[in-house]
Amino acid sequence: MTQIDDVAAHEVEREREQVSVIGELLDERLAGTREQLAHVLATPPQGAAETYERDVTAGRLAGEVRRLEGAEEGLVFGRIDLADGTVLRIGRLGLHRDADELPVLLDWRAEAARPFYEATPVHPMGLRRRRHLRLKGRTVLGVSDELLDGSAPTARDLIGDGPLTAALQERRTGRMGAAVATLQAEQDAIVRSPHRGVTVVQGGPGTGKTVVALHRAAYVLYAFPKAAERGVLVLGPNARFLDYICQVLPSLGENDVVLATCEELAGVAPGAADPFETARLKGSSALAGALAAVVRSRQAPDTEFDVRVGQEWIRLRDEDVARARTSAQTSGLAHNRARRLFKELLVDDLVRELARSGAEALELIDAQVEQLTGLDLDRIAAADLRRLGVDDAPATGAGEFDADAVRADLLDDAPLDRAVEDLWPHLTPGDVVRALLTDADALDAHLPQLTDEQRALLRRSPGAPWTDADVPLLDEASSLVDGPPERVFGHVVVDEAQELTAMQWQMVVRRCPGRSMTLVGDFAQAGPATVARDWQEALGPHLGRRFDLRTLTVGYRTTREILATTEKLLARISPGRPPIRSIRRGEAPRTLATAPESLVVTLLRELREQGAAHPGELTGVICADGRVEQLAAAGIERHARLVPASQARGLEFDAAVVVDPDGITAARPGGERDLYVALTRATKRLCTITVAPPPAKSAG
Ligand SMILES: Nc1ncnc2c1ncn2[C@@H]1O[C@H](COP(=O)(O)OP(=O)(O)OP(=O)(O)O)[C@@H](O)[C@H]1O
Repeated sequence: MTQIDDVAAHEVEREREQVSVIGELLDERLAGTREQLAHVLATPPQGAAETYERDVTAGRLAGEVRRLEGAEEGLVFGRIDLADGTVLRIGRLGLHRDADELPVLLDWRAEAARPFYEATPVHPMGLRRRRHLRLKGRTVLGVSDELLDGSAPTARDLIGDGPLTAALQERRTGRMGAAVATLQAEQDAIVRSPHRGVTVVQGGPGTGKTVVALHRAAYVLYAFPKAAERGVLVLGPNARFLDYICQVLPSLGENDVVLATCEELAGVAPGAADPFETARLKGSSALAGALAAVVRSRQAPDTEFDVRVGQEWIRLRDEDVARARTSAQTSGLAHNRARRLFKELLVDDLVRELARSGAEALELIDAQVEQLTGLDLDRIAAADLRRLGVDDAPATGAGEFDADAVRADLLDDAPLDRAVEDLWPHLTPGDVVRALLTDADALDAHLPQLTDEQRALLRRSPGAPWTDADVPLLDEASSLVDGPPERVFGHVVVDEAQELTAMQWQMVVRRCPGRSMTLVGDFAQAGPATVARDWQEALGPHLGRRFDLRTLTVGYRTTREILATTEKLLARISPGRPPIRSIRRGEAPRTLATAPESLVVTLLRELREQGAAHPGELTGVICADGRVEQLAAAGIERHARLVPASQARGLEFDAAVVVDPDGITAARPGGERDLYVALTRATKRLCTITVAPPPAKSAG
């Protein structure tokens, strides 16, 4: 061994020692927190307040245990050496021995860790050296250094292959991994942006938008405590995509993030899909106005109110009912809550009416008695009271009208409630959506701006199941009848955000009162329900111009060779868009041609050959949705993941086989964008299988 090797080995050994010290500190913290948790759980609380307090403390400690446990994999991954000799080690979480001393391990999200991600030789940000550590468990497998201050490397600087290259060479597992050790400067600048409002991140396929979005969620939880208190929501396009990203945040030690699709958020499981034209119409914001109008049309549309109270029928004056309606409608309350106010106001009017008619009846009796007998009952009663030594007449003597008691009785009175129900019925979200979409007159009345054809497309039959596009309508209706959702979030991350319709944006905005969001997407990959062409068009109606737009320019997934073959397609679907610069190189994409009847055989042969040549790789077969059943029946899933083109957004494979590109293009409106998505899923190789149309039958 040379002297240089000796120094290098010694350097690695010192890193091992430090990692082991950090590991012991983590163990200590974990044992201490588990002990505290066990103690809290073993102490029986006295009374409700203590039980509540104990549950809160136990929940916090259990969360801390999960966070510490989650930090185990890749606990330490970096180190920076400042020009003044200070050394900071960087990892998944921060660990201190003493609050006054430098941390033993610096949380990657701390401001002091920024140079680890953003320093370059041109802007060294006070660093001499940046070091990446590769760990398996707590074993240091490798060390790789970069010098940033222009100094010449010494024997203690272990200049090697960049860690990004190693990360990108890893096999795909079907689940996205954290990129916390290798976030690139342009990504990191977005992740730790101090902007608390809406940040929009755009970029071509594979530029790390999802990586940025998820690391941003973790950063927000760390750096914006107010937003963290309410939690973070990550909204994805479908369950398949959420499954793909579900491990990233737990591996960053963040377990309190909610991952959901729009359907899960609304709590509705649709049982059907609409034709695209219908879905697009249902996504338009005109529907919000129409649903609000439907609800209003059920709020005391006429002002006749007759109700039987005891033996009597009482009729309220039209203007009293109209006044109650206006007060309830302008109260800011949702329909079902405003109904209670409406009822209370009617009951107040009824009580007044009853008091008035009761007094009139008594006066009538007095007058009749006086006429028949000559006795003045009021004077006699007053004289009696004086004789008894009572100066003031009692407020509610026998026979007097007790307004409060009458009011309470009326509020509980079932016949009265039924009468109110006729005027202002309780509504469910389903009632409202059905009232609009199953009734041609309602569609005419509330969506006059649409054509007859468009209204016909929106019309649903009474017993039809809910569709995907109905979900945001039901959510809108729910906010109209029951008020804002119970669960709101401090920060919302939306992936594949170009997919959201105006009605889905309403759902998102409703759940984020602080308007703190990270939205990532790419309009060149938009699906058929998307009508907006850019962010201003998509977000303007919901968020105005208040968003910070960032663009990612470097591709980390798709090879240059694959991107080159998609250039013409991209120019058609997104004219003028500059192609992204990929840092990956790979094999030239291949195309196979087959007749329809030989498709399955050709595909299976290709998968077997690829499997033999590249064992252990993850292959995705992407085809038009309508072809999935045929390929599944042929057993494709034994060799590869079978993905309908409509659900390929955001996914990634080592190799992709795109089946029948023309079929994908023709399957849905905007099918060329589906094809672009399909062609950009592979990190290594792409094979496209074209299917020749069946020969035209000769006439005669
Ligand atoms: N800094 C990084 N370090 C390591 N891997 C990275 C980095 N940035 C991106 N990647 C990898 O590049 C691939 C593409 O990233 P990602 O899925 O975030 O891209 P995207 O822009 O969301 O793509 P799409 O538009 O297709 O949804 C993933 O495998 C991701 O892990």
